[in-house]
Amino acid sequence: MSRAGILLLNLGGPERLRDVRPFLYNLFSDPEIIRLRFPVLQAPLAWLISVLRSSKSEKNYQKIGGFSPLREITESQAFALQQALCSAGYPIKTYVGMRYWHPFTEEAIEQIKRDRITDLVILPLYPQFSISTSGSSFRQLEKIWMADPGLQTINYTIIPSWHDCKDYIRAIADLIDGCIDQQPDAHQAHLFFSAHGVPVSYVEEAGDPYQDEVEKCVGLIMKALNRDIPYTLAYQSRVGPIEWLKPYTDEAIVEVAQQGYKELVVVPISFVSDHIETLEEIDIEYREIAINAGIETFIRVPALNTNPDFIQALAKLVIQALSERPVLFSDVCPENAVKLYPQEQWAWGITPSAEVWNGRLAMFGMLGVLLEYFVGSGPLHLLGLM
Ligand SMILES: C=CC1=C(C)c2cc3[nH]c(cc4nc(cc5[nH]c(cc1n2)c(C)c5CCC(=O)O)C(CCC(=O)O)=C4C)c(C)c3C=C
Ligand SMILES: [Fe+2]
Repeated sequence: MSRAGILLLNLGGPERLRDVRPFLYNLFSDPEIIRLRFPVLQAPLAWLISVLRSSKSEKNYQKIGGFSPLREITESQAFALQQALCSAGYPIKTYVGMRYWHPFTEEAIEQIKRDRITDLVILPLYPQFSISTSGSSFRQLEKIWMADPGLQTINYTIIPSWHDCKDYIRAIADLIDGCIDQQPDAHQAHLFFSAHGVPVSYVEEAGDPYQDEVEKCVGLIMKALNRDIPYTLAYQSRVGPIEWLKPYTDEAIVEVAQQGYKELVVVPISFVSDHIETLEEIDIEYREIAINAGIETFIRVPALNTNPDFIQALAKLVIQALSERPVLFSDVCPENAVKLYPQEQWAWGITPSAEVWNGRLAMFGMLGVLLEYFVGSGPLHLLGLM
């Protein structure tokens, strides 16, 4: 007898303040989040960043009640999707697998095995594909799949990205429409799309299609809205000193205010649920920046959460995926879709490979100097040079 299931993938978030540090450690341990040339440095660096960042993050989680609502919202979405599919004649069980906190993807997979699911649809709750989100979850799932003979009998299919799904676009356009109409003077309003950023190198060096998909998604929403309203797309939540996708949300808000707009309607475009990036970063931090810059009305479009039109859109995506040719890990995993690191093939001259080796030698040299300085012995002593 066949039994169908849906695995909803999301990021996960701390459920108590004391989860913040281990949650950050899990996040920064992911090689798709910090892309290092030396994997041995991943764990120490993740530990260091999680220790350094945790007090700032904890303060932000404290402002939204001391926890992330992502688990509760994702589980409600899963329940609503199961009900919508059941009403449409598809008795399919839903499962939630988070990348960095409970319920972890491994826990969901164990339950899927216990329930003897035979056909599985894998649906990331990120409309746009990024190496750092859906890509990371697919890669982790592929590893789990390859290591477990018990999973080989399950027929699975993946929905890699759905940024252009007609019903999703309609659901979000309707929410935006409602918010624009609430503005005191709808003709004065400026629509401000804020997407989670990624480092520029993801797009320019690794071929992440994220920026392209976000831009296409915004274009489709503007078409569906069919309103003559000016808009801006900017990127939020950057972390660390490297360059991220621009314009940055905080700077772009000030520019829009300087252009004379007084009413801002902010759309969180890469999230389908409320969490720290909507409830704290947009609702508190960006609102303050906007008001200080002269914006008089700041409205944030609600996240889709369990919006019935959105749940119907997901249900349609699942039904369609079940009837189409399966999409496999080999079709979507980052190794196959995007470039990871320069090819390990030696060639003379100023080549990527030579630059990698140059970097490696410099790193080992620096480690040697640090050892000599802090421990008093090291390679220079070994070579009898000190
Ligand atoms: C489209 C969605 C997301 C992308 C792309 C993304 C990339 C990305 N994120 C970080 C670092 C952090 N993200 C954090 C929280 C967080 N990120 C997303 C989504 C995307 N991230 C969500 C939904 C959440 C919220 C989880 C919750 O608790 O509710 C955090 C932790 C919060 C904080 O300390 O600010 C970090 C750190 C990087 C480095 C990255 C791309 C490389
Ligand atoms: Fe993030």
